[in-house]
Amino acid sequence: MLKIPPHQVAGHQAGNGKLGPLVDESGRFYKPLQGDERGSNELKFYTSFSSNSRILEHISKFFPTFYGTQLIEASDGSGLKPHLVLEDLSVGRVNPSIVDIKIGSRTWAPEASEEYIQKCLKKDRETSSLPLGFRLSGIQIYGNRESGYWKPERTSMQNLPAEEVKLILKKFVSSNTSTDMDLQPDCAFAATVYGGSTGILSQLLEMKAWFEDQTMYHFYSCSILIMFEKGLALEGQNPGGQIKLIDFAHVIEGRGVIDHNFLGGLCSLIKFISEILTDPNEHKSLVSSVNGVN
Ligand SMILES: O=P(O)(O)O[C@@H]1[C@@H](OP(=O)(O)O)[C@H](OP(=O)(O)O)[C@H](O)[C@H](OP(=O)(O)O)[C@H]1OP(=O)(O)O
Ligand SMILES: Nc1ncnc2c1ncn2[C@@H]1O[C@H](COP(=O)(O)OP(=O)(O)O)[C@@H](O)[C@H]1O
Repeated sequence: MLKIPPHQVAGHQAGNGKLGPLVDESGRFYKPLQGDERGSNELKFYTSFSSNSRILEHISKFFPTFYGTQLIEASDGSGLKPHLVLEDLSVGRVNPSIVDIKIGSRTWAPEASEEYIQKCLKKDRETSSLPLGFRLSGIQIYGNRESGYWKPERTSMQNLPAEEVKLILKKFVSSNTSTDMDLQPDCAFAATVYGGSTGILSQLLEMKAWFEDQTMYHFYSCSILIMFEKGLALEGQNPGGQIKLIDFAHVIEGRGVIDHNFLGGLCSLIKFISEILTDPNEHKSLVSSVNGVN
């Protein structure tokens, strides 16, 4: 039985007669192949990447497992359509907090059409992509059983200045419920989610080490998904913080050149997460010192 993914935070979404991804109970995520070159390009990437003997396990773990393509009933009622069959990254998670971060100050590949480049350029300029090297594409933060999720309107997250982006990344790891998200974030879970030898920062650094070296692919318009279970963090258990790379519709061959665009955005994101870990109460201490408390 196929259904609409319960934890999708960005991208094209199924429902209301629209074409979007579906999931099944066995842990597979079916992403419709977009009819134009985006679909064929993403399929080309997954086919190349999954058979690339130079990709070792410590890197392939950052990508959804690829199970080929399959004809399934499309969510928009248009009949049987080819879909990429991928690992469902939210499988096994009960109430995941998830953020989709589109990496790179430039989201278009050089071979894109002039019209597409202009559309992306406009978005990159109007959002935090250009100044920060990434934009928050979509987010859901679990509050608790009573309040459910905080899922702000996507466009409101995309053009935030640096300080606001940091605030959202703090809220992401705070104990606030979804109804008190406008309160100062307490960063209660920053150390357990972002920190530690297996936490988000350390995973991002492992990914960065690969990007400093790999010249096989250029990942335009790709996203890093960051996920964890706040419910577990609230119970003092390991919240299972994980990063994954998704959306390869605009990946091109690297031809021996470092992917500076992705690397730059990744370094910028790493700086944000590091600063939150080093000084989670930065804002509070600033306010207290202005008020003469410190
Ligand atoms: O349709 P829109 O305006 O929401 O734009 C889509 C983007 O949404 P966002 O900028 O986050 O609002 C969307 O971004 P996300 O994947 O949601 O981050 C894609 O950039 C998508 O383009 P493509 O399918 O990758 O070529 C974009 O779709 P297309 O317009 O290129 O079909
Ligand atoms: N393999 C996956 N497993 C679970 N959720 C996924 C997976 N791939 C994507 N998603 C969810 O779907 C959203 C959109 O995915 P994406 O590949 O970017 O689609 P689009 O090409 O429509 O932008 C992501 O933000 C994420 O929430």
